[in-house]
Amino acid sequence: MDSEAVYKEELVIFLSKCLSQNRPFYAFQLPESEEIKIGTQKETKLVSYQHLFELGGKAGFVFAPFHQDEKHLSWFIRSDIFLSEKDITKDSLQVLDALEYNSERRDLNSETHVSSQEEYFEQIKFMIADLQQKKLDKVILSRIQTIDDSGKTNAVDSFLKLSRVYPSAFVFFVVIPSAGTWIGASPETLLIADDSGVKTMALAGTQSLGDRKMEDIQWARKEIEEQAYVSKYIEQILSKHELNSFIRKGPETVRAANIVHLQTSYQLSVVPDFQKLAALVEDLHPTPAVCGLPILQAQKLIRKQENHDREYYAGYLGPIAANGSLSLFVNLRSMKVLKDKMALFVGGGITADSIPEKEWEETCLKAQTLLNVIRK
Ligand SMILES: C=C(O[C@H]1C=CC=C(C(=O)O)[C@@H]1O)C(=O)O
Repeated sequence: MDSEAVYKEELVIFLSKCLSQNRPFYAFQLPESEEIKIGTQKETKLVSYQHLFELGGKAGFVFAPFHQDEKHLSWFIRSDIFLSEKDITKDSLQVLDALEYNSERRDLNSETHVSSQEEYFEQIKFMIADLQQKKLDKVILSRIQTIDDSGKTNAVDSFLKLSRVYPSAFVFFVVIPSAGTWIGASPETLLIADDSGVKTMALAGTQSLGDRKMEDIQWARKEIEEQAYVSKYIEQILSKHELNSFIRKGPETVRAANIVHLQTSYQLSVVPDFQKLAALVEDLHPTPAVCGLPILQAQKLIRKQENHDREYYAGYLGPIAANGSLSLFVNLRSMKVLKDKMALFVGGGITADSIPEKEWEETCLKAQTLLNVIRK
């Protein structure tokens, strides 16, 4: 067995132990890093936060819902133990064994609303009518697709497979007993900030890559306009925070697994303090890639039309450091592990020109990002 395989084996044991101890923990792989990091708190009681700035000076992992309310709190897992996969040894496993077992019930509630195709078409038609009347420019309609999983899909295995297959995504595995077990491979950066500056992006438009080359991808007017709304919005937010001096790259075609998106990336060389970054995060979330524009009208329409609870799908998550650095991503291409199934959350941007059948297909493609890997 080579040394890498040894580390991997201990990584699997570490993650499996966290899971069996019902311990709040997180594991992630940053885009292009090819290195898994894991963190957990010694005490099992977690703190929730109302506003991100409350976490200034702390190191840990944030997990925020699409819409924060009494049912869905924004959670923070402190990094009392924080390890890179290469540093996990037998000793790390013993440290875990010495910690208390968490008797808090894990949210494995299997009651999720799965939309039928008919229901989804009805919802889209209603949305298109509002979009054509120019009540709003864009709205995201999402749905849940479940796959039966009576022990066939192991959560640890799914996460590790995703981390290997999608090195350019933010691959995550988060267990918070009251919020559930979430696994995903997100293509969307909400905000990354470190000593070198700040990065964010405007992401929209989806097509299957198929066997085409990236340079052969063409975008229709609907997608170009949809992505332009998102860029305009991100620039307005940056300007509101007096972050006007940025390098803009794109819109360009980027790959996310089996699909491609249109993306404009923004890079700033300033390093705002954590309080300012926290305020920026709260303005960026929810992005028009998961909610719509204008935000308030889109939120209202989503509440009216969607029959499921988005919970933490379309929320944000990621590590924050005590020095104020953070790497936050949008909770997309993700699934919640339920008692005997996995609930995959998928959505897409609807505009006045949307064709319901094509939008349905797009959500199926997005579900394939996960299915292609976990079903293997
Ligand atoms: C809402 C999702 O994707 C968003 C991100 C990129 C492209 C999207 C689109 O083309 O509609 C969505 O806005 C999802 O994957 O559930």
